[in-house]
Amino acid sequence: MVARSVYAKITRATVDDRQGGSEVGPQEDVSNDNQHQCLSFYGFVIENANKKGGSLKSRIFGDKSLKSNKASIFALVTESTKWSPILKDVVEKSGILGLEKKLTPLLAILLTHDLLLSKKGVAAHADHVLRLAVTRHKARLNAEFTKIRVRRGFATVDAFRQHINDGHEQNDGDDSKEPEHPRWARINSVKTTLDEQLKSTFSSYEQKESLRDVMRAPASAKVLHVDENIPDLIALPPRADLTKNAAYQKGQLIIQDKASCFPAYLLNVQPEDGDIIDACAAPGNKTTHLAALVTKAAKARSQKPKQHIFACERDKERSKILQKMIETAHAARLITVKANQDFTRLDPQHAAEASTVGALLLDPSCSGSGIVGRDDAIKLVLPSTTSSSNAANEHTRGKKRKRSKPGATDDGSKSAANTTTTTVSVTEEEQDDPAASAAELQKRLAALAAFQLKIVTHAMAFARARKIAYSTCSVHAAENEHVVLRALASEVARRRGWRVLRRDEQVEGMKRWAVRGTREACESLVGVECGADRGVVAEACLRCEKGTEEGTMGFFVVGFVRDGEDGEEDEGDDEEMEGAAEGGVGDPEEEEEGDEWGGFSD
Ligand SMILES: C[S@@+](CC[C@H](N)C(=O)[O-])C[C@H]1O[C@@H](n2cnc3c(N)ncnc32)[C@H](O)[C@@H]1O
Repeated sequence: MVARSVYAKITRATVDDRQGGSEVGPQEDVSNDNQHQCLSFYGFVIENANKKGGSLKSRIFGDKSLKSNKASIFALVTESTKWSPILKDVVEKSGILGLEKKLTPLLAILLTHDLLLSKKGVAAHADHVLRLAVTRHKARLNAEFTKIRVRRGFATVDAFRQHINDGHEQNDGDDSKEPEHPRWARINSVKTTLDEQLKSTFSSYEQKESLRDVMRAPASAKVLHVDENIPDLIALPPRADLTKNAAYQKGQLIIQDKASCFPAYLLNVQPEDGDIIDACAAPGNKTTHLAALVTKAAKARSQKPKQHIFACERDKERSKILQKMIETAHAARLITVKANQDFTRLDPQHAAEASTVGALLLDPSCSGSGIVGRDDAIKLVLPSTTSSSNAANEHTRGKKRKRSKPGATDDGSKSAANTTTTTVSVTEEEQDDPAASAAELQKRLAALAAFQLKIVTHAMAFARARKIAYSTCSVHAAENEHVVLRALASEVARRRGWRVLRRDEQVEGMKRWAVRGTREACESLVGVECGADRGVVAEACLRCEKGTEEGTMGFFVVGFVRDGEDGEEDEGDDEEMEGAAEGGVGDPEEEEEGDEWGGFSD
């Protein structure tokens, strides 16, 4: 029933788009056929027909009505979009949009992709109306595709495929443009070591001194860079596909942005710190990083890890993802998932964990304004419906053209980007809405900041806590430096002696990181008496900027420490915290998936 309505939606859109015509397609076929649902769903999710927010991945994986294998659908959609700059030309030159009224530009791209490039062919019954709409033009489409391939200088389809997989078309083929985001992979020290991986998985890779060389390399290049700030982290070329890599599949490698590795490393947990709470844990990148750090340190002492990690996650579905990631990372022995657990409802004085936890990692929901368009973000290029259908003429004219260098376009330019193109960007995460007014943004940031402050002050109330790492993937001072200053000014911080972890006290890689909190941000918050030198606070904070040669997303992290006595809490604290929890300063992004999850990656 749902499949039928989804199909109806896209089919109706197909017709309405073109000429407001009547319903087409044998719906009874579709409701019985997952493949048809899959076919129709391509369009449904990419065009976001249901106007649901969130990334393409979250829309596909979050759609409960979808019966087909979601991973395959996601793979099919991304595969088609990689080819779309080429297929746009094929479709336009073949003229099929002028001949087949049931095809939209989007469907034409998806179906042509399957017809020409997918091993399994078009995912629909042999007599399905949409399948027929492309298969009857197979010879023409094939001929146009071959012409483009040969003109571009690719001797075989495989060579062309390699070029596409290297991401040249998605980068508009212009290598002089801004470098793309590298693929960061963390070596999971619960299972393996950097050395082992360099000698096995990456034995045929060339180690580059400069990250820059890796960031500009094609996806298939066997080059890597060992990071100088975060231990056991390597950078691979943008778009490098690790999903088929055996080490990745075995949980020995975890795809995680460099910036996202800062909090667990900055926390620098020592055996005497006792247990650890990850307060906002799903999908679990930082939780599993904590487990890796604890394991590595224990191995260095020739001991088994003694510390335990408690991973709180308020959301039910995300708790399941967290559990799965922990198992994949072989860290279940070290981590207890507190599923559906609102961290602010965990009693900081009397919960079972309160007596053993000395360190907390806080990575609450935020605006996500630092998130970069992923290298696997989808840029779908659609053909024009008004493009000439002179392809047939051109086809029969059989004009001979010179072969050109691999990667060149039909007109000899370097890419296909100079065409009249409709580009649909489908980013992996929700980010600040550029259309939102300044007032709307301020309101949203104020709500987020109140929630984040509540998380920090709640952590500061934990009986034996001595270390906290607080982070966001936001670029806004309101969620970053301002939360830090307000937290320092809070009653609990003052009473218990919390202060920032100064730069000179930080672990080596973090001390060396050059980009610190902004002084202006620290000085711009007036009327808050934090009892600390704001210059020192700014210097204690670490920021990562997106789109730079450092290859990170936008990120913020700070450490808090305290040196006072344990266990001097009075009952008043509990009441204060309870009051805060009930006062409605909840996570304003409750429905949002604005974090770094992308499968078992950052
Ligand atoms: C930014 S994400 C965390 C990403 C995670 N640290 C990682 O690196 O993989 C924030 C998470 O916190 C959860 N969350 C929000 N408020 C919470 C609360 N009060 N208690 C526990 N979890 C919460 C959200 O559901 C979301 O999964």
